Amino acid sequence: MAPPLCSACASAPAAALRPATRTPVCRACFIAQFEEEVHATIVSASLFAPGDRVAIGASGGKDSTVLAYVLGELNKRHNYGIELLLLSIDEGIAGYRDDSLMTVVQNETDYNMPLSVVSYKQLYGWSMDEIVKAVGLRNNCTFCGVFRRQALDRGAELLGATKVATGHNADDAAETVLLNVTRGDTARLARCASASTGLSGDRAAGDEGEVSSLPRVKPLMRTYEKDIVLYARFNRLKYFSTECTYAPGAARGHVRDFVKNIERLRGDAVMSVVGSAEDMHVVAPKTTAPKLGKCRVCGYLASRPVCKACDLLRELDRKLPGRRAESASAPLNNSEAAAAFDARKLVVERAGNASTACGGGGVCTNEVCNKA
Ligand SMILES: Nc1ncnc2c1ncn2[C@@H]1O[C@H](COP(=O)(O)OP(=O)(O)OP(=O)(O)O)[C@@H](O)[C@H]1O
Repeated sequence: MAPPLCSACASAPAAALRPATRTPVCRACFIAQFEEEVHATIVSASLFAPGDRVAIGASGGKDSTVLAYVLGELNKRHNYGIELLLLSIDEGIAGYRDDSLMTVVQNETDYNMPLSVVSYKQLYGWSMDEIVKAVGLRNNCTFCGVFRRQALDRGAELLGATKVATGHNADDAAETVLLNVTRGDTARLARCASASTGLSGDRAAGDEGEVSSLPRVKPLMRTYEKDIVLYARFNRLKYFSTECTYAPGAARGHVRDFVKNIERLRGDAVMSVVGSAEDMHVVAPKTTAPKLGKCRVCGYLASRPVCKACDLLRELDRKLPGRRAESASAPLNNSEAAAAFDARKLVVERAGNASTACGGGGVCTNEVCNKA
């Protein structure tokens, strides 16, 4: 049977169904719709201003890869007048982050955006592999979330960025909303689905940290994950599609399964959860922005006498006391970090032959990827 015609142009055969509405669309119309939807989010939430220097948090995964690509396209088309940079955090997870960073190195060339990499090891003296050895798998995601948030900030500051953009999407937001419900954290409900968060400790989808020194923007916050996968596939974008080695067992994984199951019954479930969180503005308790100062251990921005990252580092020190002598026990200050910031070279050397997770050539066993 011939495929149905595209519901937008009514001339080309449909290449896919829009996941939320099940309307058939051809490749060209899907790409055009997707890009205009992201543009609409950017405009309606005033995410960028001319002259912004935007550090894109680039993990090599599908969301941040699509984010970098689509921002490059929209910046040209709509004259945003912004400068786009790729910033990757190497958490030090062998066989996962080192592989995904190779994809980012490839993106640097493909999208013509300069890449910088900063690692947990440089900033904190610990890689995630070492942290997991010390604390086990139970709450390692807390360490990773707190360190990543601060590392993105510090990396972006060193680059002279005015904003940090991340690839959080609507599915991520729905998961975070539900996670906050399970924690009884009503105060965060209203703002965890927001496309931009300020400096004051707003915790956005996926972030476990406390304060940011730069505004965070999330241009894909109104975009379904399935659309992102489709967009990547139609544009043949290279990305890395393997779950973090240490993610299985994390609470987010259970919530993700729940959201996926509900979505099968109700195509609009994700956006309904996100919309409900936005409506919480009315009932959520009003919180005042925390007073920002300097952490008395590392000197970096903090809303408490000791920042969350240093708190966690102390916990690590307690578990492995002898290690304090061998490694930095507190985050480097920013000038030390700047000196260590040239880690990019290391990654580039490792990336001799950039590849994606599945290697292509067959049927990818991961979620739909560009090599399938
Ligand atoms: N190691 C990292 N370096 C830079 N940015 C990161 C990193 N990990 C996550 N981010 C940013 O945070 C966003 C959400 O994080 P999440 O853990 O969902 O990423 P991911 O699943 O590894 O990859 P992606 O979201 O790009 O598909 C990413 O889209 C990216 O912008």
